[in-house]
Amino acid sequence: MTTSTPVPEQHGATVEAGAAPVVPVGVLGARGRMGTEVVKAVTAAGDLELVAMVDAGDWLFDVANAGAQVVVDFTRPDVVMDNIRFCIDHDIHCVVGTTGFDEERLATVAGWLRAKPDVGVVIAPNFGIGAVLLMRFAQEAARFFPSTEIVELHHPGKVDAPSGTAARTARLVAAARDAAGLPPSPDATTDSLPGARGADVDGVRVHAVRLTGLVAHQEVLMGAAGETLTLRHDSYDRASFMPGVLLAVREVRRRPGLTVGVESLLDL
Ligand SMILES: NC(=O)c1ccc[n+]([C@@H]2O[C@H](COP(=O)([O-])OP(=O)(O)OC[C@H]3O[C@@H](n4cnc5c(N)ncnc54)[C@H](O)[C@@H]3O)[C@@H](O)[C@H]2O)c1
Ligand SMILES: O=C(O)C1=N[C@H](C(=O)O)CCC1
Repeated sequence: MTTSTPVPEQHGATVEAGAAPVVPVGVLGARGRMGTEVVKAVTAAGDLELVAMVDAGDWLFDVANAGAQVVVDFTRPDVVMDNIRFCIDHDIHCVVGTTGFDEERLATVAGWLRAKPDVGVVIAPNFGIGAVLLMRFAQEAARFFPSTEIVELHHPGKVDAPSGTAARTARLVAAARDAAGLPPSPDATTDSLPGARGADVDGVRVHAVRLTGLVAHQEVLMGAAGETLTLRHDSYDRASFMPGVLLAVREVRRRPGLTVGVESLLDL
């Protein structure tokens, strides 16, 4: 274990005869809200071994020196690109939950990976299975409704708005609306305070709420004449993201190149 913070010793993990070797895993952002949960989940998984915990001010080389084969990144949008670059350069697979990825950033990561054809990177704005299903349901339903707006609601410690999940949901909905030939959602607003109508993500309005007591929540509201459809997902606990994170950690070595979202890992 290479870390600045003591954690339960993992090197003693034993492998039964014939069992697959344990996968050495490093966690970036290890002292954060998500990183703490990932450290717990990796530590509890018999087929994974936590070998490095790195947070702000620690030495990134620790993950390479510790022999991590897979790194999980839950840091910040302003540092995540440097972390991914480092991992790819050192032939370490990455599972990235940090948000802030637009098409340009994704293309940059895909470009780095072309030089390392054996390395896999999974980037997902949301590892919650319910949140991923909500995105899919919204995509399916979008073409039937003239109007769609999104409300995302999060804890007040969140630094980015709108959430990565809401931005991706909006882009998926917008693509589905375009494919169906729908015009823009009707909206007569000509007079408003700045921000009152939310952010415009590919023509879909996204409203961000920050409220003490919340964790991560999203509503997609769709309207047609005389009816509305509301899709809502709630993460009440960060444990909700762990099955998706562990699935990605186990799968990423078998999926070279860039995978965006966990949909394909879930056969969706
Ligand atoms: N994909 C998902 O399912 C999912 C779920 C929850 C949160 N998130 C995203 O994960 C990110 C982290 O969220 P959080 O709530 O854990 O934030 P947080 O602020 O609690 O944790 C971030 C941690 O990263 C550390 N950090 C900063 N710079 C670093 C660096 N250069 N190297 C290593 N560590 C560094 C910080 O010190 C902090 O401990 C955000 O972008 C958030 O939106 C994604
Ligand atoms: O707590 C956060 O921060 C979250 N970030 C992701 C996002 O921006 O979509 C996922 C949900 C929680």
